[in-house]
Amino acid sequence: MTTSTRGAAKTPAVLVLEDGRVFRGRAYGAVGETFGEAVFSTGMTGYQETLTDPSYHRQVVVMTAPHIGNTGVNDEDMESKRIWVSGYVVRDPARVPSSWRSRRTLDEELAAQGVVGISGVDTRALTRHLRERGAMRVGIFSGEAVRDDAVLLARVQEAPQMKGANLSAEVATTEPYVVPAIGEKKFTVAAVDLGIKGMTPHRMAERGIEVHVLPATATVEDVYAVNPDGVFFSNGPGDPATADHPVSVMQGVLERGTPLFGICFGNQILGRALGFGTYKLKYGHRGINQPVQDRTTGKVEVTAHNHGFAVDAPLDQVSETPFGRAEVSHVCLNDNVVEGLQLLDRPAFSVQYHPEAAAGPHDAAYLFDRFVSLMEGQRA
Ligand SMILES: NC(=O)CC[C@H](N)C(=O)O
Repeated sequence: MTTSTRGAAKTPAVLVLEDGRVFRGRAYGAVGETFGEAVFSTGMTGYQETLTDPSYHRQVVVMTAPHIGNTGVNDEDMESKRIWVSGYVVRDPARVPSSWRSRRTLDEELAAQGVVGISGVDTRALTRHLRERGAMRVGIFSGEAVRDDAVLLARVQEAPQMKGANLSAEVATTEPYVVPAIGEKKFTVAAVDLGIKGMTPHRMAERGIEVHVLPATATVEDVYAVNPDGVFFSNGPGDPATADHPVSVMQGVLERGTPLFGICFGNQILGRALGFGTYKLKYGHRGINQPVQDRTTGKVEVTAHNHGFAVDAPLDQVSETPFGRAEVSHVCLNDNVVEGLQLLDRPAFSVQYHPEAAAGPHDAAYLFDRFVSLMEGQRA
């Protein structure tokens, strides 16, 4: 529910966590109420890409960077057609955006898209709370939605959990579409959209790949109908434990031995397709400064992350799976979480983070080249 945004800067707002902790602030964006899973992102830039990343569906994002909105909103950096976060929490929003690309303020954009936010919150204290207690449900209430804290708390405790949520179908395309290769076309890739970010097909197109983006409901037959040289499984929201359909489609692709690449949710699906479990991290990895080691080269890369779940696979041994030997190819140096998987007997690999780097460092761009090499290898 949202109402007018006029005078929002002075409108009181309150953020209520499911464990009863309350933060008071002012309305930011739309005025009304919203619920979701409270998570924090440590990215100092790239708020526009964060807001429009479909993987954030049903999450209330807390920004640790204190100044948000400084460069306004442009028409180029969107990762999808709309903002997906269910709520937005900032400390000190920019009053006047400054960028030659800016078309409107972030406050206006949030309001226009009906996204309820809150500003004036001590986001460092909130982040420390989430880090100690773990990601949890939250509500933001502003204007007339502000009521007695106990009443609001009861509503937050009724909101749906992220664990067990099956959300890809709510964000993915319902119709297939094609992203043409830039320059000479060298390969065709079928990309299963579980909540894909726009930069991902673009990074493939830059490498001469024609990308056929397919709905999350695509079958193995739909995938092979485009006669692909490779198959890609995208990022996406929700709990990978619910993604039974994409897991079975991926198993069909692994059986045929077509080159396969997965990002984020796609990595969790590869984990499940191989027989590994997935689990919920205490508070997840979100931001653009996460150190990851590529164990195949020993190199460390600084990478963009947005994940709340992870694959449970043994770090220091090769595993026997129904599709041959598999190993953990990448690991997060902060906490040893599995950040990548690769098969040793088939052309398939995936990473838990975001080599498309929108926003973020480009250290991991080589992974798209690895996918191209797998497709070249299959042709040779
Ligand atoms: N960006 C993603 O693909 C996220 C995957 C999954 N929803 C998670 O939170 O871990």
